[in-house]
Amino acid sequence: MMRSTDDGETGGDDGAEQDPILELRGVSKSYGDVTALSGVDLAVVPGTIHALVGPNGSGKTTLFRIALGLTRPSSGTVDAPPEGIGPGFQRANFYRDLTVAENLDVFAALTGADDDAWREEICSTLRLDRVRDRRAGDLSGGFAKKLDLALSLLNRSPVVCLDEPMGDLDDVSKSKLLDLLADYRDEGHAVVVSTHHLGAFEDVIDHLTVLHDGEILLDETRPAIDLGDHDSLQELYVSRSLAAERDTTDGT
Ligand SMILES: Nc1ncnc2c1ncn2[C@@H]1O[C@H](COP(=O)(O)OP(=O)(O)OP(=O)(O)O)[C@@H](O)[C@H]1O
Repeated sequence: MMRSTDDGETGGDDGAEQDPILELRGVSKSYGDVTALSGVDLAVVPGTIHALVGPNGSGKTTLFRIALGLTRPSSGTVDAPPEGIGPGFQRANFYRDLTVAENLDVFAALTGADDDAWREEICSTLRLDRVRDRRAGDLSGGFAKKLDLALSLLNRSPVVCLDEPMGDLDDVSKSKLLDLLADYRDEGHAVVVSTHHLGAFEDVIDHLTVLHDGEILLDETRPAIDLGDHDSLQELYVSRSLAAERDTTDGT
């Protein structure tokens, strides 16, 4: 297990510039009069944990859905790996009438996931083995989230996009999940997390993208991120977002 260190060093590769595994260029999306995204460029590099944050309604879910191919952008392009992206949904997504084990079997068959040792590791890390025969629709909120996470990681996609992965997880599970994601990153995969709990990911983040009103407000890689007077990425994000909000209000 290796998490980022305080100075931003990661356990990934030697830091050499790599080609993105997932890239959005000039992506915009409108729903009628509502502009959800406007000219967004995003490059996700292998071997990184890439955090995507922004206030409610800033466009995070729309961006995820476009990256996953679930929503068509109004304009712009998406380059995603041919193997696909491991999708982790804000609200857990699986077959409610199947058991946990059956869901894992079905998703493994659908995605060609055949690494039983990895499956065991995910299930024991997330303590899913204790509910393996439970109907998925009867799971508690936290275990439902864990099953969704397990399914998104199961086939070891080169990039996983996890929408609010900490949702409903207890503190022990959060810590274990962070270690699992850091290991996944250190093996060379890319992990994109959209979250309202940036502080929980502070130690493992390699790249921070902040959205505001559908536009990129900040997009930087550690260790180059300039915290200025702030003690944490969380503080930097809140301060930048508040400033952007003031600018928007003053301008109207
Ligand atoms: N299907 C839709 N139809 C109409 N408007 C939509 C649709 N999906 C999203 N929007 C609008 O697009 C904007 C961005 O929404 P989105 O869900 O992407 O934001 P978000 O950053 O994920 O928000 P939250 O943090 O609250 O989950 C919002 O104004 C939202 O109301």
